[in-house]
Order: sequence, then C-alpha cells, then structure tokens
Amino acid sequence: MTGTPGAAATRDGEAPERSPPCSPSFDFTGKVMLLGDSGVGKTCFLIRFKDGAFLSGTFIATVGIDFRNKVVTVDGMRVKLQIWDTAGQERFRSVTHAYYRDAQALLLLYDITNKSSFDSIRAWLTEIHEYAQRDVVIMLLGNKADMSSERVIHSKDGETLAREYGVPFLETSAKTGMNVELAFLAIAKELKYRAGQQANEPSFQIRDYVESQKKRSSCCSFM
Ligand SMILES: Nc1nc2c(ncn2[C@@H]2O[C@H](COP(=O)(O)OP(=O)(O)OP(=O)(O)O)[C@@H](O)[C@H]2O)c(=O)[nH]1
Repeated sequence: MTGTPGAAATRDGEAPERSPPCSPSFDFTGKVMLLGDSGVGKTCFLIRFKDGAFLSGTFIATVGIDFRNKVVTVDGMRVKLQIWDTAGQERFRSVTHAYYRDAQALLLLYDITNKSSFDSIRAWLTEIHEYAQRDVVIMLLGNKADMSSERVIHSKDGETLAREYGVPFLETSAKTGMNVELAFLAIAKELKYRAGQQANEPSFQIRDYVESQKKRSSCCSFM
C-alpha cells in the first residue's frame, strides 16, 4: 500500500498512477489478491463486490490473472482496493506467484460444498508464507454458503482452521452477497489502520472486528 494521497500501488517497472492534484479520488491504495482452488468462486466474489451482480451459468475458468479497482470509504477515508483475481488452476501457479510479493491482503477462498478445496487451504497457506510479504493480511472465506443442502464443510471446521492460523474467518456467498462487502470492508479498515494511525485513534484488530460484525448480523437477523 502506498501512503501517499492519490498514489496507486505499482507493479515493478510501472509508473505510479496520478490523480489530479486538487481532487484525488482516493486517499491511498491497497492491493488485494483472491486465492483458492479453481471453481471456489473467486471471480464471482469479485464481481459481486464490484458490480453487485452474480454470474450464473457456465463456469469459465480464469486464465492467468486479472484485476478490478473499487474505492470504499472507511472512517472518512477513501481506500482504493486494487483487487487481483487469480486463476485457481495449478498450471497458472507460477504466473500468480509473481504477484504475491506486493499484495497487502489475501482473501483465501474454499467452497463449502467441495472438501478438496478446503483440504487445499493448508497448501495455499504454505505458498503464501513462501511468496507473500511476512505481514500480509490474510482472511479465510468459506464461499457458496447459500448451498446449504450440498454443504460438506461445517462452519466450525472453517473457524477451527482459521483460529489455528490466527486469521479472520467468514462464510460468504457470491450468489446472495452474504458477507462479501464485510470481507472487503474489514480488509480496507485494516489497511487504513496500518497506513498510519491518527492521534487518539483506537487500535484496530481485524479478527475482533469480523467477529463483532458476525455477531451483529446474526443478532439482527432475528429482528
Ligand atoms: N451457488 C453459488 N455458486 C457460486 C458462488 N460463487 C461462485 N459460484 C459458481 O461457481 C462456479 C465457479 O465460479 P468462479 O467464480 O468462476 O470460480 P473461480 O474460483 O474464479 O475459478 P478459477 O477462475 O478457475 O480459479 C460458477 O459456476 C459460479 O456460478 C456462490 O457463492 N454460490
């Protein structure tokens, strides 16, 4: 993430983007990557967040890597999230490894209806520890939570794994939008907090924030 107002995250060799000097459209940029096995719903998750839509129908696997930007406002600051959607297929791994290095946050998805995508999470975390920055923010997401009749991975299993690695956990649905906004908002808040705390700003713990928001939504769904 760059701390300079109006400056964007850059890849090696690229010039930073510039916004007009008097009206920067964001305060800082954070680079986020979506990771996980092929078919867990990374592209749909990104499209749900960016466009508020769900891509149903034929599954078209991502080739290589792609990205979309979205600006979110957290605590009065505009955070431009540059979100990289990676291909889950093994044959693209060497392409995506090159992008881990300058990511500030990683959303690691599995599919709650697919055990092998959950079993792969440990291998993904090993790759992350090998290729990403040591202090990268990681969040574990159990996607396709709308498919309750086909569920094979219980929420508790996701929670236990997340706790073991000390990362926040959410179940999500790109189809219904459940927790999609919350996942990105929590990341944006964490990146904003890391970008530079203001005087008197209370400390921010992403796991506590996610847990408190989960409790809030489960309490309010009965109202
Ligand atoms: N029911 C349901 N289906 C989903 C959800 N998310 C994705 N899908 C479906 O799952 C399939 C795969 O989704 P993608 O987003 O293309 O998967 P991906 O992880 O990007 O796959 P790769 O590009 O190969 O890495 C598609 O048929 C989607 O419609 C979800 O939350 N609920």
